[in-house]
Amino acid sequence: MTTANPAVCFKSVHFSKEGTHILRNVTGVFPKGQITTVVGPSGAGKTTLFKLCNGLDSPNDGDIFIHDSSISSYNPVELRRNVGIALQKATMISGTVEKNLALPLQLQGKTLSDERAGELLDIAGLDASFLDRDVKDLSGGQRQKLSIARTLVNEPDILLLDEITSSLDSVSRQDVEKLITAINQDYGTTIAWITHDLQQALTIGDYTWVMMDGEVVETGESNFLIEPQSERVKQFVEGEVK
Ligand SMILES: Nc1ncnc2c1ncn2[C@@H]1O[C@H](COP(=O)(O)OP(=O)(O)OP(=O)(O)O)[C@@H](O)[C@H]1O
Repeated sequence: MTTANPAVCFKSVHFSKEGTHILRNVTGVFPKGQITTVVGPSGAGKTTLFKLCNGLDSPNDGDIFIHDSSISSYNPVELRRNVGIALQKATMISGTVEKNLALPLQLQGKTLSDERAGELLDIAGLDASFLDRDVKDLSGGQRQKLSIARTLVNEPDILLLDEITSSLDSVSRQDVEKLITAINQDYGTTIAWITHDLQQALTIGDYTWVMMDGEVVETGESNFLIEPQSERVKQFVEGEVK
């Protein structure tokens, strides 16, 4: 495992909103080509961290480097082409799977070929026959796979996943875990994955961040979760901090 040449590097990042400090002095990396899992109690600032990487918000102080270039040097379209984000509640527009899949390109004035649409569904583990289905008829797991396929339309080399399996049953969860692992291995995509499931953080992650109260408390190869150095992280892992 190497943390040199990271895909994403945070340097002393501060972020506050409406007078509240949400992120304080966040420094750390998402190693290139690895899966980083991000855990921590509710309200720790995990989602906010991802929003900063995707340009949905900007740091008040410090900087974020995406492939060694400051995030401020990317224009929004370029940034979203590099950094894809999938959320727990995938937002869909009413209509077919194909219409939803084509959305990221449509927003750039481009079209998605049927062939490419079929390929993307195939990567996400959905049959091409799903293209004509109405999204309202999809199961939770199928919807999440479509959301991941849609994120892949731009072929991002960094993929941010925010609690994408927390509302799924265990079979669908395992399916999505396999899918993400395959995307990481087949395309070398750097993954950062927020999860509340510590077991998932440990088994899926190569590298892990523990965040609390807007700070990064401990980072390292994921198996540090078995025996954390920090007393606060120990308490969190043992379930004493919710
Ligand atoms: N737009 C906002 N204005 C003010 N406070 C905000 C805003 N967005 C988030 N916060 C606050 O920032 C803190 C961090 O929120 P965030 O959603 O990043 O945490 P989280 O670790 O992802 O939590 P969870 O695990 O519950 O999703 C919370 O206290 C939240 O209330």
